[in-house]
Amino acid sequence: ADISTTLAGVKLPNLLFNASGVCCQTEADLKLMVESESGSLITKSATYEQRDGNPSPRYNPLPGGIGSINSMGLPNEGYEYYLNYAKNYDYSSKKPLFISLSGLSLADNVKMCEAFVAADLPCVLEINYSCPNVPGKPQMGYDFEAMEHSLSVLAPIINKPFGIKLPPYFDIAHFDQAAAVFNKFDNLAFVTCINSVGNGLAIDFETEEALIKPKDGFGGLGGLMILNTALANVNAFHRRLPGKQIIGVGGVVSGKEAFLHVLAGASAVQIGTTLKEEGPAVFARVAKELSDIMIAKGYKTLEDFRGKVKTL
Ligand SMILES: CC(C)(C)CCc1c(C(=O)O)[nH]c(=O)[nH]c1=O
Repeated sequence: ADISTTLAGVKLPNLLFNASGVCCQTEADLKLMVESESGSLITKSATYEQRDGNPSPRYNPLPGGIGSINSMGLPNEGYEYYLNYAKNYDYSSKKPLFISLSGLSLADNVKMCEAFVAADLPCVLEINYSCPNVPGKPQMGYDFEAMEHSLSVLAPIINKPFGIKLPPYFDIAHFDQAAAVFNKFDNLAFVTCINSVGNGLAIDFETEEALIKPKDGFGGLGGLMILNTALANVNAFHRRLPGKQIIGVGGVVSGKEAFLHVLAGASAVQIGTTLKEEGPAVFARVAKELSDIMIAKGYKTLEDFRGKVKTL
């Protein structure tokens, strides 16, 4: 079956790629993504300066395949590394390149966006709004006023289709408020839902220890356990953002969850925890599983069922 898609005006040979943060920090990581059966690839969220990130252990899978917890602390090579990668990328290849930016301040995001715009490259920007805000205030994605102000500055600078990575929302009023902000920006072409579910705590029963070192063991949750929250966020914004697209991410362990993300409204699907645990071979597996599901159900393309979840 045809699992290709178009996102922000660029064609992806298939709808699957990595979630920013997984298999994408170094050129060696990104080479694995280019060589994989993914339809695209996105870089680790870049900050203005290089960052080592938090002390390890800072990522851990959870027992029983239910998911993962991480508090990486934005380790990355600094934005110029990814700008250079984007300058050298082979855009004649079938795979479009996405770049994630996560400035620690609006000023940093402005400087990074201006540098990418000046380079005038075909890559697509995804701004990470799970990025920190002023200390003591909630993350940007949960500060609607700050997020609107940030977008009012960045959207005109970027001046072409771009997207934003969002934390999960859990309140209908928040879906409404967030969508009201996003609908103000015509070149905000897509939203990527969801980032990890923030500040979970994983404890080892035997040792009675937290699984990760940073933040007293508090970290973002990913994997199968966040699937239903992810599907809700994908569908909530699919319903509320006419003319915009949704990238679905969260809980994709097989073709079945990728299918559900498209049914909820996703135009592309990213994989995080399962990619971290299984490696880049996951893309060939999930692509085949999704294609087989579509054939079994009589669907030829993603448009045949995108957003067509039935309510009772
Ligand atoms: C959580 C932040 C460090 C503020 C942003 C980077 C990030 C991280 C990270 O680098 O810890 N982990 C996630 O699951 N999602 C993210 O967006």
